[in-house]
Amino acid sequence: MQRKMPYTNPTATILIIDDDADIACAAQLLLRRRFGSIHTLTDPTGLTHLLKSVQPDVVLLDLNFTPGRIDGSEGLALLDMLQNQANPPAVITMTAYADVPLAVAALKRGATDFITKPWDNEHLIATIQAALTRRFAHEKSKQTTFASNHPQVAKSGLIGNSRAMNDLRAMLASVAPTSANVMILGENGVGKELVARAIHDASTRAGNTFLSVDMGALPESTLESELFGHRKGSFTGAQGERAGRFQAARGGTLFLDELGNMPLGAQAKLLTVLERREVTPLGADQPIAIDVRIVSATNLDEVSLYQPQVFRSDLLFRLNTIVIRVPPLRERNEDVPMLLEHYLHHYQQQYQRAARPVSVTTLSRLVNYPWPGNVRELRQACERAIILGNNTEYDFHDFGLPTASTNATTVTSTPADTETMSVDSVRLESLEREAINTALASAQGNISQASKALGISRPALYRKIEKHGI
Ligand SMILES: Nc1ncnc2c1ncn2[C@@H]1O[C@H](COP(=O)(O)OP(=O)(O)OP(=O)(O)O)[C@@H](O)[C@H]1O
Repeated sequence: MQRKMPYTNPTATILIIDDDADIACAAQLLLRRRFGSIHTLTDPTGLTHLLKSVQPDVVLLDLNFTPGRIDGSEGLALLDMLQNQANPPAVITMTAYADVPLAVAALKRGATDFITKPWDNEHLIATIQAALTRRFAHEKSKQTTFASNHPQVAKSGLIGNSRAMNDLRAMLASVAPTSANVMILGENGVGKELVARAIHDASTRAGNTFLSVDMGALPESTLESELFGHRKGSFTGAQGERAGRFQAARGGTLFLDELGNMPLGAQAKLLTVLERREVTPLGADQPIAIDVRIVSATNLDEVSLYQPQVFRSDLLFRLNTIVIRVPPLRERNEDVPMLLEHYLHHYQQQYQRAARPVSVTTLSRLVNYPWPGNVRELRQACERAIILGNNTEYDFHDFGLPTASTNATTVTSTPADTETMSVDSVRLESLEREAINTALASAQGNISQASKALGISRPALYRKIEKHGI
């Protein structure tokens, strides 16, 4: 049975840019009853002219136009042009399944999301809606505070006030109340499980169970019994009847963690369950209907995830109705002071230690440290600093972090560095500004070189330049 399409947005303007008129027309027909106005463009040279009269909220962008060109350079140039607009639209790139690396390159360059052709209608609409939510959240956040609008998500325990974290919260607030399956992507320790719990807590299922399953840790031989349950005597050792995780999470949320480690055979079984929305416990004659929302997570990068030998595309499309990407901490390092403050306070309480200040030099080194283990690494470093540090202020070495990789940024030392302070965002802002100016000056304005020297991504550097008005 076809599921009901949950989203509509009568005020949104969507632009579809694809040289294949059939594809542009198919997308237009699908979207016109759900979004305000839909425009198509089959010749990208007409974009500049079109943008004089049309202000799209979302652009669906093909990446190759000239026959024979497959490097995506034409689409990426259009992406740059769209981003240079005064009020840039969210851009969702459209690629063939085999071109996922290209789509990932576009994400790094500022695209909001991507879809593969041929698309799944429900997925396309949900992707556009998610992009709209994020875009409108930016405008709204200028007028009102987030917490007063979304108390459940504000309570999620997700610390950080960077643009990335605010976007994430806005997306959670809009996605959580729906029943859409969500896939969370991000490196180890970025907070994927925290995000999954926040989705559950802000959903209509919050009163029921949130059950987490580590898919990588379940051996294939016991996976069916663990997930779907078994009847007594259905295999050697099945001494009693056992409900599987799908049944245990009834009415609630099942969090499938480490999805990328799931063996292909197990993926086929999971697909059948999701398609039929029922499980048959081992040894049972009758299937049991299931009512769970699936939230999944993986630390695999998207290029690997889209490899058919790693993950079945049919299962992927069942799970990724909404994709949430949690950026690594090094790309939102303005969150570091707030996280430090939170976890230092947490462990001071736990170990009953007195509060101590963090020196400016230490703080700037911590902010510029690349945090390969993300927030989990920061949390553990805070615990070490509480246990090991015994000076009047926290010193960088107290955090037990490797020193060789901490010098991604050279922050100009000033006499003020010898002062101490509690974690003070105003001072931090000026240190950050100074570091960016220094990096830009030595890279002679070359953004790529400057971002490399600072150890952050190009989009992160652009955001910071915008923030500081540099
Ligand atoms: N934004 C955040 N604010 C506060 N704490 C956070 C945040 N993100 C992560 N953490 C903390 O960092 C630790 C790791 O988070 P979590 O387990 O959710 O990460 P993960 O991405 O699921 O990791 P993995 O991929 O290794 O399973 C947890 O202790 C969590 O509470």
